[in-house]
Amino acid sequence: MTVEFDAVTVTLGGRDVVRESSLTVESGTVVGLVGPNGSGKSSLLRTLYRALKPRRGTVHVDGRDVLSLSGRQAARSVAVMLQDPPTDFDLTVAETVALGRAPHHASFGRDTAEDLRIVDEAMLRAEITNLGDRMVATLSGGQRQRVMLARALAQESPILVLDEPSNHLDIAHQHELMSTVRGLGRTVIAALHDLNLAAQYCDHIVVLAEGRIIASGPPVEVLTPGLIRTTFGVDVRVLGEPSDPVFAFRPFAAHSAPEPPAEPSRTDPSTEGTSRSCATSS
Ligand SMILES: Nc1ncnc2c1ncn2[C@@H]1O[C@H](COP(=O)(O)OP(=O)(O)OP(=O)(O)O)[C@@H](O)[C@H]1O
Repeated sequence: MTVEFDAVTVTLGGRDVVRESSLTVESGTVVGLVGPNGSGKSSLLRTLYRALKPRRGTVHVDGRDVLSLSGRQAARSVAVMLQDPPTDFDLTVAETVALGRAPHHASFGRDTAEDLRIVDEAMLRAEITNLGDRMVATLSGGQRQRVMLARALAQESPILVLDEPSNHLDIAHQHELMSTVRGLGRTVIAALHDLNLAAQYCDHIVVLAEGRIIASGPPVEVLTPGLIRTTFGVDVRVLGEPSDPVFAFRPFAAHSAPEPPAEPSRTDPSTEGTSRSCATSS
């Protein structure tokens, strides 16, 4: 399923937090939205899953305005995994993942054997099979996030929205998650802070700054040291192959560190030792 944001403007608290943003996401591609805090990534994504209504512009899924879909149609088209999974679930892990099947049921419909198979498979993929009977509220942040991934997978919607999905995940599960969603063959739009994950797993990167899309294209073309410096305000060194870059970041402050103290006077016995040890280590 394709997704089309057309000149979307979102206004919150009297301010345009997304401005005239247009983006077409081809079916089956993995798109990473990156940008500094507050640049509008979540707000843009929220227009896709109808948590926000654009003040201007439209969002289409396979040619249909998302605002024209019924709740059930929308949930069958778009599944969402949010950056801070709720903690107030009074449900077990298995029950929570099974909620992903709700859009496929008639009202008050019961889970079929096929639903249960899909739920089991989603839990297996998210590596939470062993947590099935645990109450969600008792889980760690990362475990809860994996439950939300499983629920989104069980929903089997052709479009998957991930809002900072690796927030609470350890490094292995961050890669596991991105590799899992990449392998689904679905259309994925993910807001990501980790530029290395974005470069490694996304087909296409979209950079937002102050509510505007300022760059869009394949990772190697978009995530250049110059763009990273100006957009994120950090220095970056690119390691690895140009076609498979790994970024090492440093704050600008590293270059503007205060000058080292002046060489202490040799006649001052209280500082003589300090001076020597500095000289040795430099
Ligand atoms: N309910 C709200 N009322 C007013 N302003 C809001 C509201 N929600 C978000 N904002 C503002 O909208 C701007 C964009 O926020 P958004 O969450 O979309 O950014 P983001 O790029 O996802 O940020 P982050 O990387 O920190 O998650 C921010 O300046 C934020 O303070």
